[in-house]
Amino acid sequence: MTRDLTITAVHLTPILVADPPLLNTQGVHQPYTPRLIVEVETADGVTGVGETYGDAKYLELARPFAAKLVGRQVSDLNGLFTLADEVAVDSSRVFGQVDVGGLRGVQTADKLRLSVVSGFEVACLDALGKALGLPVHALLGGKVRDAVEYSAYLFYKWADHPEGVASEKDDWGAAVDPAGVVAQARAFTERYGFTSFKLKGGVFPPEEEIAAVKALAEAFPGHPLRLDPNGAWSVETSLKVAAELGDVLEYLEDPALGTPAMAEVAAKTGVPLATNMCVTTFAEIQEAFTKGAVQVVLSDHHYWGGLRNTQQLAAVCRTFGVGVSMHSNTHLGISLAAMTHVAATVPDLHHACDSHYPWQSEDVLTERLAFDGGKVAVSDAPGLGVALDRERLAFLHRRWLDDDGTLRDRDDAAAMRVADPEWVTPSVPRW
Ligand SMILES: O=C([O-])C(=O)C[C@H](O)[C@@H](O)C(=O)[O-]
Ligand SMILES: [Mg+2]
Repeated sequence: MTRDLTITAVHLTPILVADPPLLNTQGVHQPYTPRLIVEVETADGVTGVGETYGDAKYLELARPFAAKLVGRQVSDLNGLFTLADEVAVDSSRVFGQVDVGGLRGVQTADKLRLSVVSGFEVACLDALGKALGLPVHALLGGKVRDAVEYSAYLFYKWADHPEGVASEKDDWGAAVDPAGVVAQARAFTERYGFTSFKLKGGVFPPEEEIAAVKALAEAFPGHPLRLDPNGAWSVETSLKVAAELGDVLEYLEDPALGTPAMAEVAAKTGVPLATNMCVTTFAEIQEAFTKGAVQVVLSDHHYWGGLRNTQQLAAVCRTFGVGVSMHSNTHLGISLAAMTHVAATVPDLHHACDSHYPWQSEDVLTERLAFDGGKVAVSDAPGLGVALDRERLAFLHRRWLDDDGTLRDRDDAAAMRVADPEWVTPSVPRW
């Protein structure tokens, strides 16, 4: 039977999803965070879904991209990059922007464009898989494991968003000291079975975060532990932390900001360094690998440009003897499904991936993905194996429509200023 894989319609739905008051070095998460849900429809009536960052600058690129996609084949995945180049030329206003810093590494125009491509790539793979009756992992060459391991992503956290801020209540409570972090880790193991732990650092002075990791090591002896201050430390502080925690850390994630500083740290410690900040594009690989700055690259399939680019990154890492795993950002089930499919195809995945998903109480799926023993089972259903809940999607889109614009761009520093009007994004290194 021949199929008509021509894309006949593309729908973009920006949404705001509830996010707890998670702390990081820049501030605190807003009560709602923007995401973009992408749907592509084929002439045969098959629909594929994708998800990516939903801030205004991504939307500005996604809209002309979506318009150009109609009439193309859902199987033309390489063509998505050519199309992105065309949109880049048309949207030079947005592409002219380069914003240094931030928790996603340097926000280059290239990375914005690739993050947009990823949402469409995943939607096209989902539609193609459904049309062919094949799971996404099969379209990527086939799974090499049946379940993908994730780590618990621990955050320092307030019990509530600041007073007067409309938000959804969560049941995690506060975690602002070692006892709170250990209690949060226990809740993660009880609810989801995670066996490895990542603590988001850069929030409190390093001694307090060292104490929290030591408390975790005592509570969970032998379990893999990571600490990630998002580049908040000087080289000297990074080395001090590495010396204190060397015995218990699986790796230290982005202790210092940028490849030269990471290389300096790496040269003087045996603790492996991981990054989702200094190697975030193919162009950044050569310098970092040549200087031995990182031992593990954490892909975010969104800003690497999708699932096939993530496989290419894994191949480059393998060539250079550098480990690969995945980090995440606030995301929903479509992205978790996409991460799980691609992670299932990467042969040498030796570190549990990390996911924010347990922090997201809301989703756009009829059925949430489940962690069992800290793992997500790799779906063999056609496409991603997920189904959109249209009512939920409409509800979360309504929230985006009703927002006066303040939450449509994630701004952790602005959210922190609600609690502390004097707050400014700390300069790095902070300690
Ligand atoms: O591993 C990381 O660097 C992240 O997960 C970045 C995120 O933005 C995280 O810091 C957060 O959600 O606050
Ligand atoms: Mg990180």
